[in-house]
This record gives sequence, structure tokens and C-alpha cells, in this order.
Amino acid sequence: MSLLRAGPILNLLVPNLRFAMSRSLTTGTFQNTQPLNYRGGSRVQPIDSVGEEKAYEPATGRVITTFACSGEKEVNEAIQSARSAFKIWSQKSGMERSRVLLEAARIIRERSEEIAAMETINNGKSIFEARVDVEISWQTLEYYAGHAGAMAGQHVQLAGGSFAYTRREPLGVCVGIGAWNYPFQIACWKAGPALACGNAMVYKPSPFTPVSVVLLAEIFAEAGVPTGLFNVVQGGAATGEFLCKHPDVAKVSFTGSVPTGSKIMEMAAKSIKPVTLELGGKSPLIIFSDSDLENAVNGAMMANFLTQGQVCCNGTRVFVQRDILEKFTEEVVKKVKKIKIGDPLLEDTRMGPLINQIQLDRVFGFLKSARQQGAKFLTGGEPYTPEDPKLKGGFFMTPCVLGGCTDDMTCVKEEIFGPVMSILPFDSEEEVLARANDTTYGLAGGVFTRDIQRAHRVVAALQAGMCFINNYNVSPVELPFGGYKKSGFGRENGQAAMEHYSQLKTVCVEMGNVESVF
Ligand SMILES: NC(=O)C1=CN([C@@H]2O[C@H](COP(=O)(O)OP(=O)(O)OC[C@H]3O[C@@H](n4cnc5c(N)ncnc54)[C@H](O)[C@@H]3O)[C@@H](O)[C@H]2O)C=CC1
Ligand SMILES: C[N+](C)(C)CCCC(=O)O
Repeated sequence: MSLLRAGPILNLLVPNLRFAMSRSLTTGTFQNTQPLNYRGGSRVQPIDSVGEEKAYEPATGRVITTFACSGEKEVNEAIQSARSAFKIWSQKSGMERSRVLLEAARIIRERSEEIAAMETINNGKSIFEARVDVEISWQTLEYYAGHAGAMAGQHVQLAGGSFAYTRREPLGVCVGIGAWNYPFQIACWKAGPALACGNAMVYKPSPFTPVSVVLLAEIFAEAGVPTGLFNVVQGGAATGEFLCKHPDVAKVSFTGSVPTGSKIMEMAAKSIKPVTLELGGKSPLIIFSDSDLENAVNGAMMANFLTQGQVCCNGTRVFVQRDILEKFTEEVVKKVKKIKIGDPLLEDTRMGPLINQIQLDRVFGFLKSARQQGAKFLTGGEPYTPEDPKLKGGFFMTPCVLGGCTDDMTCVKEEIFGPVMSILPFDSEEEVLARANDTTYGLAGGVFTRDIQRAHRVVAALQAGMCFINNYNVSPVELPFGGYKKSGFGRENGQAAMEHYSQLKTVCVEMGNVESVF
């Protein structure tokens, strides 16, 4: 399956003015001048704040914007704006909502080059990958447009002509809190099903990546949502807490780390708010010796190096059956050495910088302990300075493959969130399954083998919410995505997400007389 599944559609797009504008964006030039909050149908400065944040262009280390973190009053304004829009939106038919979502998807397609460029500038991922993210984003809105029109209840016949029916109703104002690795796509993964079900949303992106989500808010407005339906507040933990604790919020959907997920669940518990938690992982990828070697190598690359390795579902523990260990390792190392690192806005770049200096230092911290614990550095793991002088301050490193790894090493146990693959040899299926499941995480897992029975047996035994056979990290919107164990619960994407943004009402209808017991 191709990563860029909708490629032909993208190629057919006629270049428009915005496209031409985004073409002129080069690394080292963008400076944000507009307010980054969005409320009541326009960009606004927050009315109160709890401090200030800076966001960077990771490729150059330049500050591209400084913004105020929304305070309690601003958060309340955004929620009240969403509440009033909810009254209108929730009364529309599914088909009416569907039409608006389809229009939003169309505008995203039209503006895809501009959105992808913003994502690359603020996140650091290659423009090639950012385009894929934008495609997945509009596909998400199209997919949930279909579900909006198809939302329906059940009819249940009861004795004596009485009957009951069920209604699937929206929850109200939903809060989305996002991570920095897929800023625009995560927002669409949450807003798509939320809006399709008739909810309103207040969204808080990560303070590292505040820029692209405001574009989504503008696009929803242009597509015709009621004023205030989708709002954006900017900020970090304090702003997030105001959102989670607010009594008028009906649900919180969160993507991020396990410790923050745990805090969010605690806050939501106080007022019995349902939560969806998409947390981290340390997923296993199991490669049996009967695999198609080239596919297995490509699968391992896909499992480890997208978005500079900053992906929650990455298969970072690569278990390789011992008789192909040498050949597999040799091929992987060859490919990793060829990854083109550099200016992420250039067409042939495949790896950009990490998100910031803190994350880069964190990854080097893990690599230091890997070295101390005896891992072999087969390639990479070093700071990298591209030749282009404007990239001197960027947060680059070379992608790394670690050999000679054992299950007890820190680099094998903990989520690194950087371009680091650990290779672990194994002998038997039983042994590798026990080792693969020996983790508190359970987001994803993969297996490469030509043995059809073994493939299904292995994924059935994996304790993970998203499993792949003979591929890794493809994520079409039709497929439910989410974790087992400490990787969270609830599902994004697929029909499953509709249930997490709606509630079921049963209406029991009496057609005869009331027979009282008294
Ligand atoms: N599952 C995933 O896709 C992701 C997992 N991670 C993991 O998390 C680590 C740290 O990344 P961060 O972005 O710093 O994750 P984080 O969990 O600190 O932040 C994620 C989001 O939650 C917000 N937040 C933080 N504290 C909050 C609180 N007390 N109440 C409400 N909202 C709060 C943040 O502002 C951000 O929008 C990564 O190294 C990685 O291990 C990070 C990004 C994505
Ligand atoms: C798109 N995909 C599957 C590579 C990653 C999405 C999950 C995340 O937010 O890290």
C-alpha cells in the first residue's frame, strides 16, 4: 500500500494563488504576525494570559512567533463561543453537517501546499511527509462527512405494539489537546468525528506547534460552520488544565505523553468527563527469517524514521530472527546511511530536524546511556550540521541504528521519540512474543513473515491496539487507531471514533395503557 494513497488527486490540483504564495516560502523567512487564538469566527489575542511561549522553526532554530498562553477567562470565552455554536450545529441534519465537512475537505485540498509548508516550517518534518499528512487530514474530513449522513439509531419492537428507538446524540463542547508531531493531522483526527457527530470543539495545540491549527479554524469557518464551532486556544499545561477542569466541557480527547494523559484522566474524573487518550509507545516489529527481506527492511525504515522518529506508534524494538540478523542489519544500515538530511522544504530531503533543542538533548541522553550499557552504534546518532549556513542553528542529528541490544537496556525499554532503531535478535516465536509484550505500552506492533498462519497467530498474541502484517505505519482513516495498556484507550479514526464523540439515548414508547403495580 502506498503511503501517499491519494497521490493522483493531489497531482490534479490546479495551482492557485495560495499555492504560488507557499512556493515562495523558503526556510529561514517565515515570521508569524497574526494572532494565533481563534474564537467567535476570527483570530483574536487572548483576553488574559498565563505567561508567554516562543515557537521555533526547527530547521534554523529561529523564533517564528511569541504568543500569550490563554488564561482562565480566555478559555472560558472560547468554551462559551463553542456552546452557542453547538446549539445551532447539533440541530442540523447529518447531511447538512456532511456538506460543510466536505467543503472544508475541499478547501484543505486547495490550500494543501500552504498548509504543508507551514507544518514543515514549524515542525521540521520534510515537505514530502507534510504533504502526506495534509492528504490524510482532508481524507479524514471526507470520511467523517460520510458518517455524519449515515448516523442513525435503532428501532426495537416491544410487546403489545409498544416499541423503543435509540438516538445517537452529540456530547456538547469537546476539548482536543494535541501533540507537536502531527499538528494539523491530529486536529483533523479529533475535529472530524467530533463535528460529524454534532459537537463543538475547543482545540489546544502543543505550544511548540501553534501555527497550522489556526488555518484549520479559518477553513471550517469558510466552509460554513456556525460561528464559534471550532475554536483554538494557545498555551501549555496551565491552559490545558483550565480546559480539562471547565464544567461546560463534555469530553477531552488527548494526544501526548503518558504522565500528562494520567493527569488529564484525573482532572476529567472529578466531573465524570469521558476521555480518549492517545499516548506513547515502544512498539515491537518482529521479522521472521522467511520474510521478504527487502519488504522487511523497508517496513523497518517506515517503522522508525518518519517525522525524525517522533511518532507514537513507531516500531522501535526491531526483533530479527537470528539467521537473517546479519543480512537484515547490513541492508538497514545501508538504507539509513542514504537518508537525505537537510532543509525540510527542499523536495529531495527525507529527514529534517527534531522539534527543539530539549528533544535533541533528550535523544542524545538516551544514546549516551545506550553506549554505556553496551549497545553498538552501527550508524548515526551524532549531531549534524548541514552545509547550508542558514541551517547552522537547526536541531539536526543523523538517524541511528543500534545493534547488540538487550531487553534490559534503557534505549529498548523507554520511548526515545527520535530517529533511533534498536535491533534485537531472537530465536523462536514463543520467545519473541513474550519479549515483545514485556512492556507497559501497547500502542502498535508488526510482523513480517510469509507464513500466513504464523502472521495471524502472532498479531493475535500481541498486546497492542494497532497491528500490521507485512507493512508498518500505514494509517488510512478508515482504520480505528489507539492503544492497549498504558498507551491509552478510546479510538481515533474508523467508525469507532463516532462512538467516542456521541452518546446513546433510548426512548421507550408505550402504545397501550399504563399497568401500575400499585
Ligand atoms: N502519542 C503521541 O503521539 C505523542 C507522544 N508524545 C510523548 O510525549 C513526550 C513529550 O512530548 P510533549 O509534547 O511534551 O507531551 P505532553 O504530554 O507534555 O504534551 C502534549 C499536550 O498536552 C498539553 N499538556 C501538558 N500538560 C498538560 C496538563 N497538565 N493538562 C492539560 N494539558 C497538558 C501540552 O501543552 C500539549 O498540548 C514525547 O517525548 C513522547 O514521549 C509526544 C507527542 C506525541
Ligand atoms: C500517521 N502515523 C500513523 C505515522 C502516526 C500517527 C500517530 C501519531 O500521532 O504519532
